[in-house]
Amino acid sequence: MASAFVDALLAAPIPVVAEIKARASDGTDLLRGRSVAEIAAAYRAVGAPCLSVVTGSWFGGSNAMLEEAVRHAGIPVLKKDFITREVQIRQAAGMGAAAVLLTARLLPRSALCHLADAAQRHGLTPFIEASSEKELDGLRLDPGCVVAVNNKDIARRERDAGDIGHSLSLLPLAKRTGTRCPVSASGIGTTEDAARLIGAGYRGLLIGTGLLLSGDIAGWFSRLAERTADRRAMAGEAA
Ligand SMILES: O=P(O)(O)OC[C@@H](O)[C@@H](O)c1c[nH]c2ccccc12
Repeated sequence: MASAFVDALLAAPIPVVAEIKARASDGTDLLRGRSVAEIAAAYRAVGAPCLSVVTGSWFGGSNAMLEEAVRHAGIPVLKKDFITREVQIRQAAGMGAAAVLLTARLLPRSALCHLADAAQRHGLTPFIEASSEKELDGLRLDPGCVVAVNNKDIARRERDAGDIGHSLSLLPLAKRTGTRCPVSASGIGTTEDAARLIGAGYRGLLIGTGLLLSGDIAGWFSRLAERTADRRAMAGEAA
């Protein structure tokens, strides 16, 4: 099924879903006096193809933050919350979201597939987040679904540092779901890690804390652009 969210990521030179989140899991303030509109505009200006807004209250989020981002972004926005019922999908569509988070850890397989179908019926891209082999094994999805491998442990409320090795080892299983767009999410701080994940075959990276605390979003994006161009050049030479 068609997905503007997936198409935007696949077409982007720097395929980052840039996240707006009020607080880190340890309570650290991530907005630092900036408005959602300001951050959305900064992300868009550096070429982020899509945004994510954490609306869940664990991270100090709200639906008002999503609506503010949608008004100012002009690019597809993912609503990050713990969705368990179809009515929440309908509400997300009403708020102008382009994609919704579905967390494999929290949903029985049948409910996960049912909610993914429901999202697509409402014109939204299912952004299915998984964190283990068990959650991915045997999962078959429409190619228009995003499959995100979480580098942090959601059961620990994302309090661990995150390990990109997790994404690297689960990529083959993520691809086997049939998605056109495997994404690595959480705990990506350095442009070196980001370039490594893209080089390994990830078509998108979801990054919140690393960007929000970087102090220089434009610098971060241009360093990643340089690193991925170097990798492409090296791959070209090797071919
Ligand atoms: O800030 P980070 O480490 O870059 O992570 C972003 C995102 O993956 C994280 O916010 C997240 C992953 N799963 C979630 C579920 C709900 C809310 C938030 C999340």
